[in-house]
Amino acid sequence: MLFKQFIPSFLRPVLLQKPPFFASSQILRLLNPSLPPPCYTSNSLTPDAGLGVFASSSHPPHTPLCLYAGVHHPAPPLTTTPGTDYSYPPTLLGPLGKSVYGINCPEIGGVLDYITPGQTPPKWHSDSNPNAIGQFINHSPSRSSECNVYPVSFLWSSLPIHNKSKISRYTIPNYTSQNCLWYYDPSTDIKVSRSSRTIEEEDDEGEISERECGGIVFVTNREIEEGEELRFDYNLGKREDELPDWYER
Ligand SMILES: C[S@@+](CC[C@H](N)C(=O)[O-])C[C@H]1O[C@@H](n2cnc3c(N)ncnc32)[C@H](O)[C@@H]1O
Repeated sequence: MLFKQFIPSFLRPVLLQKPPFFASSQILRLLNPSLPPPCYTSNSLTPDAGLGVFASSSHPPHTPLCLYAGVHHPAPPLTTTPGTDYSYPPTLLGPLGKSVYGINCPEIGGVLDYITPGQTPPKWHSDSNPNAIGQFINHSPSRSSECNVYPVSFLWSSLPIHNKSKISRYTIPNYTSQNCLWYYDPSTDIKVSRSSRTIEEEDDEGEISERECGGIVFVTNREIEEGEELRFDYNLGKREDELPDWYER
């Protein structure tokens, strides 16, 4: 059995990776407006937790249920000083401090952030795709029976989306960061920006030529019932005194 705390941090993304038990076509279903959304947002059952996400019907284990809307900040190059905290680059700091809507992408590197100052592409808002509501799922520790989904990150370019015009689909709810600070290396005081756009540049035939952009899908870890609130383990890698009051390890 693997115990997270005994695994060096650089090996954790590899050793703790969840096997993808689902087919990529199941992610594409979440782009299809003719299929009923598997979940919806409503007030959380946890008092004062704000919104939560609920299952519209029962679902078997290993079912992708919803996407996480937001901007993908790819991992910085390996030449960056080891230990650079790119999980929370200054781009992710909102006016009230660190964003609570950032999520790590261990399988592909980088982070996905729903609220990034200076980035307001209208298409990644969940109004465009009712299945892009994963950013509203609340926390539960993984040992709890309430923890019923887990996030899996992937590159949109790895999915078989070859001809946009052939797919009647909702909007893909993710972009890569562009024209903004990408990461900050505190040891050298170097700030690096991402300036070029690398995704969803359509050619004349409507093909999506490039989508080196990350996405996250939430997958059931067991059978869940209709109306159950979805929860996953935020697994916040912070010191005890930095954790919010509501957070339970
Ligand atoms: C990613 S957001 C989740 C969506 C959020 N409930 C909303 O309405 O926007 C994370 C925030 O939700 C709240 N939250 C998440 N899990 C919680 C829990 N188990 N208990 C209380 N609040 C929680 C906290 O305010 C946290 O900062």
